[in-house]
Amino acid sequence: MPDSNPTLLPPILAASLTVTALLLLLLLLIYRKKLSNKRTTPIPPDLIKPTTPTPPRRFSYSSLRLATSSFSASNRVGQGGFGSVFKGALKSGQEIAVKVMDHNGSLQGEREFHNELSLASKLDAATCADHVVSILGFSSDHHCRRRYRRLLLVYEYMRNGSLQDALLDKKCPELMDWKKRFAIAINIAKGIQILHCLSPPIVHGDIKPSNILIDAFFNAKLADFGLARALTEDEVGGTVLDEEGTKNGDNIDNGSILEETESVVTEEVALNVDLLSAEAVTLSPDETAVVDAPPSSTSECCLDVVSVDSGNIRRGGVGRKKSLSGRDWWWKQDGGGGSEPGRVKDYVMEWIGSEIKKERPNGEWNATPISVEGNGNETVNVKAEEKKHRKRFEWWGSLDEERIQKQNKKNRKKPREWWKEEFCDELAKKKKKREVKGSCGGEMWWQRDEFSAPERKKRKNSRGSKSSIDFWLDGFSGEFRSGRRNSQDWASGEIPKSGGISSTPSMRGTVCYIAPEYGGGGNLSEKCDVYSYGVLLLVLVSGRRPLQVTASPMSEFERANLISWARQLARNGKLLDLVDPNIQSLDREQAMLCITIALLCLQRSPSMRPTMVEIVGMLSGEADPPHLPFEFSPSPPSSFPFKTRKKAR
Ligand SMILES: Nc1ncnc2c1ncn2[C@@H]1O[C@H](COP(=O)(O)OP(=O)(O)OP(=O)(O)O)[C@@H](O)[C@H]1O
Repeated sequence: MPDSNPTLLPPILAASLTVTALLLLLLLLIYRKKLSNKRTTPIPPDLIKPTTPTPPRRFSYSSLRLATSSFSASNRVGQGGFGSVFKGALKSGQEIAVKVMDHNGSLQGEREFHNELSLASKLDAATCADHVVSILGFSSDHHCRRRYRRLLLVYEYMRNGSLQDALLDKKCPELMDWKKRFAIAINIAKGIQILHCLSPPIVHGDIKPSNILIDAFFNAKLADFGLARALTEDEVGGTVLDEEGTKNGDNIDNGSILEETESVVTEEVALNVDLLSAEAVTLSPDETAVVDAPPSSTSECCLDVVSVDSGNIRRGGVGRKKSLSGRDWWWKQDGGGGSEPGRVKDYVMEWIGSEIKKERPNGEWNATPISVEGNGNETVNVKAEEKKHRKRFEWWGSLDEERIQKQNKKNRKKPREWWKEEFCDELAKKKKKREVKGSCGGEMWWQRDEFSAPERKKRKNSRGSKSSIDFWLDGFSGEFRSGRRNSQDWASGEIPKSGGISSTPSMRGTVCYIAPEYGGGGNLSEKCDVYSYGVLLLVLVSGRRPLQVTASPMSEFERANLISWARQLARNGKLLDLVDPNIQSLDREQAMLCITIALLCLQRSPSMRPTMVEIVGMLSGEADPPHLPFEFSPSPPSSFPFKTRKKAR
């Protein structure tokens, strides 16, 4: 081997050193450039893709306080059922929303907190980030002075707030563009579809506009998983989706209709009063459910029951002055818009009164004798008392409160107690009767869809059996039930939830949006979300709340209940009347598609409702356009001339 030339060694060494130094210099320059870039031009928060660590990151309370400027009022962006939501920014510059759970140690609040967290760790950020608001972290430090923990949830910040705010309250001009609304409808459907296709499927359980948040680019995402639940294997059985997304193992239901002798409303009331009595049991003696006055018919009771579910069962004593009185939530739901609640109320009250009188000409209320404990521990025969004073008690609208008080005092009973108990008894009987009927027919009341054509004809001829009140309240079966306190939504048609009252996890959802079978005590399934999505679609297309009274004319009153109005329009072949008149660049075909899908989702029988996979297919044009459910087909049956939207595959 030749000896290496010693004269070549120094230049080779020098050259390699120079190359190494140059490389190091280059690396240093690149690093510095990156660093300076970071300092001078911060990346817009919207472009920072939130990553969802699993499990979500733990924040200290003090760091979140710092991020939100001590939870300052100017940073408060919303109020939910369990506390306020504040805007904040992390040190990295990322904008966040911090939900401060105002749970005061309540079980329901804690349950929702843990529920959200545990579900967040089940959601894969990669698949869900575009359709579900990401949970970035949480804080659960001990409160320094109290016994409970401070529970805070940290989310990605959604610039345009909730769909409720943007569409119904602020009426964002962007949402007056049909394209945006349709895109939002698809976004939401895809979000729910993703949840339903997880293994195990997750049911959101509270789909409504205030739980849909909108980002800076008007993309809609699902939020608030406080009531969501992963289905167990047994629960999935009913609606397993195969690869095509079609139903598999779903009970075939031809939508047969049982002979109906009682109105849907009567049945709803029965269930809700059962709930009321169940809840009342859990209240301590001085925690009284406020129910305004003795009802003399099921229809009026319905309003009272609503009021109970709407947050008027309060802790800490009686007195209706502080909160909205029993029936008043309903009238205050649409405070804005120049409506005149007083006049509307009078008008509707008068009308309901006349309907009730029509139904029960003698003001008869078939009560059964029952005995109840009075204040003095003696037993009072309510039937006898009621009989004695019946003449004085016309229907509740004309009750003389003073007289009732006097009478109650005389009977040494709790104020306004006797009628309630008698009423509950009456309804319990009705419920029993219904159960027997249900078990014979093999179908629950809530499964009955709209009547078949011959059935409708039969009922048309015997109108007397179903009053216009029934018609008007149609579509709200089981919906007067909820599991949580509500947000500021007195004015939204969404009934406040009774947080802290019920600790039953099965009681969940929001009035008007909850599926009737679930509100009626049935099982939670993906189809509950489908129902709620149907209501939401109607709200999106019409740009109004599901329950809204804005003016006194009868025509307005008929439209107050969005669901029954949509059904009525479908029967008359006038579906497009439902569309928000403020919408610009309306695509009539897409609007018809949305309403048709909504009506399919709103079928009472869960198995008749489409799956979310099918809905996404229809909305995106991948699947054939749907037909209206048979019962809504105007006669002669005609469907909207959809151009075939099915894409060539
Ligand atoms: N990530 C977020 N980004 C921006 N705003 C938000 C965010 N989360 C919530 N908000 C705002 O705070 C409001 C309250 O939200 P929250 O989820 O606490 O209650 P909610 O869903 O309206 O009511 P409830 O708790 O009764 O279901 C929302 O309506 C929205 O305006």
